[in-house]
Amino acid sequence: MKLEKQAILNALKTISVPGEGEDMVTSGAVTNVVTFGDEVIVDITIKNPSLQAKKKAEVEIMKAIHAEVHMKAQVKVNIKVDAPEKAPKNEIKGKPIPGIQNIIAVASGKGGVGKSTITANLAVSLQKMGFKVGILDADIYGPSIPIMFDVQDEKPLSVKVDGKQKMKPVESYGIKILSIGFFTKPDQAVVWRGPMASKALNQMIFDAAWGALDFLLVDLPPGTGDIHLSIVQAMPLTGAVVVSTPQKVALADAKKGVAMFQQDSINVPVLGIVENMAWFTPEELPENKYYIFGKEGASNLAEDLGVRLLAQIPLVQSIREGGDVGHPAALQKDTILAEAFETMTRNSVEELVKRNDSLPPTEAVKITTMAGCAAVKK
Ligand SMILES: Nc1ncnc2c1ncn2[C@@H]1O[C@H](COP(=O)(O)OP(=O)(O)OP(=O)(O)O)[C@@H](O)[C@H]1O
Repeated sequence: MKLEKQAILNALKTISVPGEGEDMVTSGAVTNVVTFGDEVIVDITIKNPSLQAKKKAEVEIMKAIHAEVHMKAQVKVNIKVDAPEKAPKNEIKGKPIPGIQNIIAVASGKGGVGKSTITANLAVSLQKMGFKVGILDADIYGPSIPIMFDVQDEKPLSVKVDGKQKMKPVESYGIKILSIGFFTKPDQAVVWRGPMASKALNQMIFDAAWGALDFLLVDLPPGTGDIHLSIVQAMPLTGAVVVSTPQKVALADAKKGVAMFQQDSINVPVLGIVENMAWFTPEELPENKYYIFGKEGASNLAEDLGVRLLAQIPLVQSIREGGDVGHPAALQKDTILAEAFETMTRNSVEELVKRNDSLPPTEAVKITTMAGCAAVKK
């Protein structure tokens, strides 16, 4: 019996390397075929280094030659592995959290600029777009997320997951919520120190039954002190959104906020700045804009710092009312406000996608779905 090289190649054209699509001759995986009497030697290079993949490739080749060329052919397969180079290590600090794809901090240099309001409405818009969302309210000075979602009287239950006792986040409008406020009495002044706050927050992240989340938003305490550094360093943050109002005193602090994330020991990408209370608009006269805190201060700051202005959100009575009664304004349907929050959210996701593309993908930085996010063409 004399085996023909072309007959062997034709047989190998009927199969592909497991997991590699094209047939193994066209794809270039087969690098050499030598025949000698009833013997044939096939050299092949595959990308998957696992033993199982090697074995499977070998068996497939033998089967194809026996079926298509000769039942009694003596087949020898030499397999070389050419695995793609390992991606460089991700810069994200801390352990990735199983099931949580992106953790975004919402920060402000100064108190009262609307950081929690922006967090709440960002969460609602993301949820409306089809993402699975959680909020971790880390504002140790004044946790307001429970009020903004009307769950201030609830307490997280304890559940067993894989034999371990875990905290079950409270749910409102489909958003999972844990707040430092659930563990302190409203009238009790708690003085947190950095390590204490980090420990409590770590428990709320790692010992909680969050389940699968596309986004976990972290509402940080206002400011840029030591305690913020401890909190920020304790979490594997994907990115940060900085909120500011347009007036000079707020902008100076927002600048410090951006700088905090950009310093070497933190190194968390800033997705952009949200200008809150950009102008005042009476709801019945939406065309009227009164620049009571100055005009475009945060837009100019964003430009100076080379970060994106994610949105300008007006000062509108119903935003405050929505916050007070636990019904975030972004829940409104087809209003200018809901639209403004949607734009803010789309821009934030767009920046996040860019950021995830420019850093090696890890479980901590991957997005699982772009459902509903029309602006993001991915
Ligand atoms: N765009 C807006 N229009 C109207 N009211 C707003 C707007 N943004 C925030 N507010 C209101 O301003 C108040 C402070 O907002 P919020 O609690 O979100 O600020 P914060 O920056 O999180 O404050 P803190 O310093 O306590 O963390 C709230 O009553 C909120 O409803």
